[in-house]
Amino acid sequence: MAAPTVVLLPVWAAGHLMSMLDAGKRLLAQSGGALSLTVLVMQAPTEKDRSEVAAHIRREEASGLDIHFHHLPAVEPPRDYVGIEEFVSRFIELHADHVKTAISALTCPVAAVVLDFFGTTLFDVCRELSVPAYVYFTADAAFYALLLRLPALHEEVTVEFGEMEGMVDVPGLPPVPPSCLPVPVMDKKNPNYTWFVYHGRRFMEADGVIINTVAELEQSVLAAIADGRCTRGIPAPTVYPVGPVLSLSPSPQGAEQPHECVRWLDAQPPASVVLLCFGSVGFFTMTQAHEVARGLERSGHRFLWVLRGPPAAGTLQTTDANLGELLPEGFLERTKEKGLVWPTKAPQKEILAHAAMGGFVTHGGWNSTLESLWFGVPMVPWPLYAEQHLNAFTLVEYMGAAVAMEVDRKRNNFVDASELERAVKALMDGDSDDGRKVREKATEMKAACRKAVEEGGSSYSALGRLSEDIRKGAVRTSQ
Ligand SMILES: COc1cc(-c2[o+]c3cc(O)cc([O-])c3cc2O[C@@H]2O[C@H](CO)[C@H](O)[C@H](O)[C@H]2O)cc(OC)c1O
Ligand SMILES: O=c1ccn([C@@H]2O[C@H](COP(=O)(O)OP(=O)(O)O)[C@@H](O)[C@H]2O)c(=O)[nH]1
Repeated sequence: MAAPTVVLLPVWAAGHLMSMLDAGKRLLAQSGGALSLTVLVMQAPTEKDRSEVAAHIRREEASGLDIHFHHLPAVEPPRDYVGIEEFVSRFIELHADHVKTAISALTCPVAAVVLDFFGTTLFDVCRELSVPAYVYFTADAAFYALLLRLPALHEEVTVEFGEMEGMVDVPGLPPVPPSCLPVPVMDKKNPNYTWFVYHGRRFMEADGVIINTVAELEQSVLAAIADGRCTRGIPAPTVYPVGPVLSLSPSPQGAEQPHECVRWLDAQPPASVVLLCFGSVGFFTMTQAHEVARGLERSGHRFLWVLRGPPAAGTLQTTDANLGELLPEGFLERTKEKGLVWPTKAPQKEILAHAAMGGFVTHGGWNSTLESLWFGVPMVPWPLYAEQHLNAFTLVEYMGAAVAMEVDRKRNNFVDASELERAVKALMDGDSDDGRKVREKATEMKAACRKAVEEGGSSYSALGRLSEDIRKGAVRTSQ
């Protein structure tokens, strides 16, 4: 008989899709052939996303693992949405019937359904089919704790969070300044906020929540969740911290080897270069790019700056930057001995792994953060969107692996040249106390991350518990 299958329903965005697939593959390996994977693929809303998803699937299909991809019929995407959180949540909800039909048609027993954290509307389908439902949380436990706490916070804080007195209580974290809350939490009238409160409430229905974090990095937050302190004393679903889940597979075939950025790094002294890179969505205006250029030049440090241009209409993903338009006159010429500005997507993981890497100015997306910790690179967070302002707080105030930088949220997260210069010097100068502290912390966290995924480590063991719990729940859905 075919092995019971774990059904994954990933969101197409790279930071979500690859993370969930990699977690699924680890689960497969851990089960020693007792489980298989079925991935339900939603047709992504843009052509670019569709072709990226197709390329990922081709690579996975060539791997020979027991993974089956099932393409769901396309749905008409919502048109009247305000932001990505509303769009993704409603887009997934529109797939409910297709998901139900696809799962019902599976001929092998279904051990569990694993939903992206925007997909809690589909708990109803799982319940109708009597299939255990898990959530895969692609960000950290701190953000999960905040979402669990949000339905209660919504009642406790009667004004906008930006106008409240005092700090926000997220159990397990130091008091959180309201200015560090995720973007969708800052406007209670916005449907994106309503969706966050909704998901925060519905997480309580999960059979388990798999989080891409490491127990040793977020001990007190995980303890608070487990004790029901984020959920008014009501026990929250079991959490499985299985991270860091990183896609460390080699570069796709046909990619130039080694990449030009890596060849440039080969010529730099050890731990001398600061990387600046801002995820799939982060880009700068000319005014901001000029400030960054001035700040970097004045810092005197070597830099590798991945600078991206604004997204094409109707998409979120950045475009290649026009350096001639974005950068100040003469900047590239003046800094050619010390810096490289890269206008397209760069191989971030290979760069972070390089011995020349000394620090990382990052938007603080959770995948980038974990990659930086995995390679022991200390950070300066520059949050831009999504939950990144909370990640910045967590990294600086809770984990101590990053130097703080002042980001003006009221001016589209603007950072001026002098502040960037200060932060880069604090991170990179050999005699900086702040730099020494965050370097030590990043080295400690690198060791913790690596130990966690080894046999007997915390994430390895959590994956073992997850595999066992999932196998116990297998049910047959087909007639
Ligand atoms: C969670 O709320 C938001 C998520 C995103 C967002 O958008 C996005 C768009 C793409 O075209 C490709 C992506 O990969 C992508 C990813 C993405 O979410 C990121 O998820 C990561 C893992 O959870 C990580 O934590 C990052 O910080 C997220 O950015 C965008 C957004 O507003 C623009 C959100 O509010
Ligand atoms: O030029 C780039 C920009 C991003 N990334 C990768 O894209 C992912 C970004 O995920 P993250 O969660 O940090 O942010 P998101 O883009 O999802 O907001 C990470 O794996 C990065 O290594 C990359 O390889 N090159």
